[in-house]
Amino acid sequence: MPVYLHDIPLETAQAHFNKALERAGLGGRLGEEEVLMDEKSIGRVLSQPVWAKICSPHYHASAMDGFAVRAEATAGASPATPVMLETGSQTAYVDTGDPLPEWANAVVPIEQVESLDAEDRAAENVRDPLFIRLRQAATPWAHVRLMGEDIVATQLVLPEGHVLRPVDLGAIAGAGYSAVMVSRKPRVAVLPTGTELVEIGEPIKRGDIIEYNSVVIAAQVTQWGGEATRYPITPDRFDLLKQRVQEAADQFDLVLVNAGSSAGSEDFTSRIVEGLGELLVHGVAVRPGHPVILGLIRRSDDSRSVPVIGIPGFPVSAALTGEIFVEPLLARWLGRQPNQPLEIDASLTRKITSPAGDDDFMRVVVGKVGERTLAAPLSRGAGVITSLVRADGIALVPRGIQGLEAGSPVRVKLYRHPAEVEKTIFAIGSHDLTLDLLAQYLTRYGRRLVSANVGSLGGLVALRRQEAHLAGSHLLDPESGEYNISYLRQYLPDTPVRLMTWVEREQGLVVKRGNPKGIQSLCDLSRDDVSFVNRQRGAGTRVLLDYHLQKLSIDPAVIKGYELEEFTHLAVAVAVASGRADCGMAVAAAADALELDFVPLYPERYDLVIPCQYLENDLLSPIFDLAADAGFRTAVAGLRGYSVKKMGNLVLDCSK
Ligand SMILES: Nc1nc2c(c(=O)[nH]1)N[C@H]1C(S)=C(S)[C@@H](COP(=O)(O)OP(=O)(O)OC[C@H]3O[C@@H](n4cnc5c(N)ncnc54)[C@H](O)[C@@H]3O)O[C@H]1N2
Ligand code: MOO
Repeated sequence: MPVYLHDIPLETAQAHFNKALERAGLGGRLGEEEVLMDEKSIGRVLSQPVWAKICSPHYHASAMDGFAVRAEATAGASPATPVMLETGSQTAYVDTGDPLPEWANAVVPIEQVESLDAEDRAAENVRDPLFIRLRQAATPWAHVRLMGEDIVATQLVLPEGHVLRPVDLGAIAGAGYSAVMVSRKPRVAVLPTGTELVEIGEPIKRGDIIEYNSVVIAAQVTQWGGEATRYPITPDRFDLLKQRVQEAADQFDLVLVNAGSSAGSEDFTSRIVEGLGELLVHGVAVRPGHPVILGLIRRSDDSRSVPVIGIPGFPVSAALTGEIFVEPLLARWLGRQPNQPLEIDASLTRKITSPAGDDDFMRVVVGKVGERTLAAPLSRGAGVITSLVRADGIALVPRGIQGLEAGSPVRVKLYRHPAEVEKTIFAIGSHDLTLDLLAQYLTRYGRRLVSANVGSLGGLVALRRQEAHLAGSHLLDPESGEYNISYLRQYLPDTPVRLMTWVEREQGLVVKRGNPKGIQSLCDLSRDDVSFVNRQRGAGTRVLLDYHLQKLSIDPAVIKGYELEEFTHLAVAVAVASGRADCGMAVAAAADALELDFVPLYPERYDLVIPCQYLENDLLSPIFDLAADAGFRTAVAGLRGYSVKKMGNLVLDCSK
């Protein structure tokens, strides 16, 4: 019984699919082929065990340049009682790797040999004196690589199902093979569909979508050991898509149809699968990726069935569907174990909600702050492919859980090596564009900067909760006109910190191109015809705005849009660009990013706050190096509205 967009649990869907594959005779390896033992066989999966045909070495071999001897003949040799051996009858010169003469059972390295007549025979072959003198006895089989030292004929070199790595190729060749049997690569067709799609590199207009899912999916298939073929974009035409799906099924082992999986008017995939064969599943209780389609269709010649997977359109959904359904299927067909990412326990940095009915695949960045491993949730949007690019791993929030509190334990399947997690610097607080530049420069030091924007106050709170190594902050104290210090006393009274000036930057009003409303100062915000977009409470920019409004005696209540809050400089600029507001306060670079105009108003200081406990190791030291680095400073100073004159000044250093 097919199930129509009625989400069933993941395990049920997988079991249903696997059973159908077994029934169709597609539950195991698809076939095998012979590959030569060269570098092109890397990553292939052995379809048969490799038993050694020969020993390696296949003869007793000298492990040193020197003289082959019989150990017995050297007995008693000492500095005071040297032993003399005659070349030819009692000793023979050998190079490393040479076979040992039949009669020999040890090698004396050349360094330990005195050649008696070397001087006389200097013009001839010095390596081959008539006599040698030894002042040390040789032990039997010293400096000899015995036959079979590495591999003994008949031993198991590698088991079936093993994925070939560079060193394996050497061992297999050494065991006497010039070719081995490996699983045939599953042939996978990837069909991108959608009238709105345009090929990569084509010009785009509003409504067009750059078609890149097929590239991601084909690359996944390649990485997992399959052979991918990308079809051209199929527009939303039922008959054409149906014809192509059938055509693909006739030639390939697996057909992946991307998008058209949900319930929209042009979402044909499930009907096509139903028409050409058997629709097994439509809808799995996972987020993102729930409208997955699993089916089996017949080849035109009725020779066999071919699985079809309808992969949801949103890029994150598409990539995760690949990991959840395509990777294990390819593993089965290749006869290897499915990928088993390393898992670690971490503590969630903030509260999240989760759809109770679904297994929720939450993308997280992972870092170690102090003794704790933290997982910070990234964007949940199924269209945000950069969330997967930035993700260090996936924390699964299982069905039945509606949310998790900050501090909850989560288990993270890692995309990265744990050593990289140790080199991750967590920055939480006010965002500044130079943090991206810093992240770029820090890669040279083997560090990774992960930053989250929660505003200056939010950053101080995160430091208090020991959830970040540093926070960017630009909180102006209206009373003293000083930055950050009074806030540190209030929010981190017991934490010694280093307060280092990072940049000075210009804050001002982002306005539309050409400044059509002639906005010049904060006074214009009280105009009837001017609308504003604000920053959230706790943001340094908000504090700065309120400070100056008060100085100018402007009542926030008269500002249209004062209550409209955004969380970043760029979000403010987006609001202006999209016409939701005429202006908003931000840094100049945010205006530049969206080709808007900028009215500079106030310079301000932006500092980094670093609790001193994180200065105990060298994780953060590259930041201080960069603050003094001419190249980095020039790059920052090149951004509009930025000054590095005070960069690196220590306002506070580990005093309360
Ligand atoms: N009424 C309902 N609407 C939607 C549902 C639902 O259950 N009921 N599910 C939503 C979810 S969740 C997903 S996921 C999407 C899946 O829809 P489709 O598989 O039909 O995909 P499209 O609508 O064609 O595309 C969605 C979106 O994905 C991007 N996209 C698509 N193809 C590509 C490509 N080849 N390369 C890059 N990006 C692609 C694009 O942004 C599309 O707008 O349905 C929801 N709606
Ligand atoms: O299933 Mo959709 O993929 O949640 O975004």
